[in-house]
Amino acid sequence: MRQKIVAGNWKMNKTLVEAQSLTSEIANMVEDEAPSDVKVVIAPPAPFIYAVENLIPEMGQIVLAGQNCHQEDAGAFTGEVSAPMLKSLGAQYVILGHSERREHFSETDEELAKKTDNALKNDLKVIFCCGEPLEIREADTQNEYVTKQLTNSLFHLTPEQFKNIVIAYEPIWAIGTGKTASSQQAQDMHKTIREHIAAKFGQDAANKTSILYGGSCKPDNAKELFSQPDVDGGLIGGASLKSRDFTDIIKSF
Ligand SMILES: O=C(CO)COP(=O)(O)O
Repeated sequence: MRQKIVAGNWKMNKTLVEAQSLTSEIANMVEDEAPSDVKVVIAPPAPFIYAVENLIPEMGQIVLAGQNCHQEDAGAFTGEVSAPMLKSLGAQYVILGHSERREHFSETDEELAKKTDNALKNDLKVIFCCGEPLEIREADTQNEYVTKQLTNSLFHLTPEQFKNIVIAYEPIWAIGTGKTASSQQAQDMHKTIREHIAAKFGQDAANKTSILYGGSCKPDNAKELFSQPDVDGGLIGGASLKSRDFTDIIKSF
């Protein structure tokens, strides 16, 4: 069985006090309401990870993630956050390759391959994002586009390393737009991604890889998305900033 995961990407939102309240609310609701077989990942802004870490139960269902890390362990990189730093704050995961990082910070597939190596070396699991812009979807070349992102950034890994990768498919045209992919569009792409992984790492590895959907995932569409055979959960943006909505999404399994 694949691990079901619902991850909240808070992006650049919240102040410290707001982040603490949201974490406490989520922790309480998850404890009371969430199915116990769903792993809940919270990715607050890096400055808040340490402060929210002691608000979640130890060894519990909720774990923390960074939203990005640098490809080097340390050095003269003003403003950057390293994988060892995230690890020391209590993070178990890091999100890499989000389309906002690719677009606004010009992150390339090659750079993301290095970031992935560094995150894994530092014992962080990677939620690796992929997804196509609207013009690629309109040209119906999304499968080639997304599989190339994965090949370029992840296919140098060993099968052992690949066990620590979670894929998040986030079509760019669905992020923050209110326009979600249909459950069929999500399923089709997730199946393509799984077949692509199987071709490189084998069917067993592909069967064990969690593939999350992201892009305007909300309480009212999560159930249908999560019921697709190759959709193993969600990477949630806007709706993860509201404890009720985020918990309702977790309960959609
Ligand atoms: O980018 C996302 C998660 O990483 C999705 O964002 P929204 O859920 O706000 O569309």
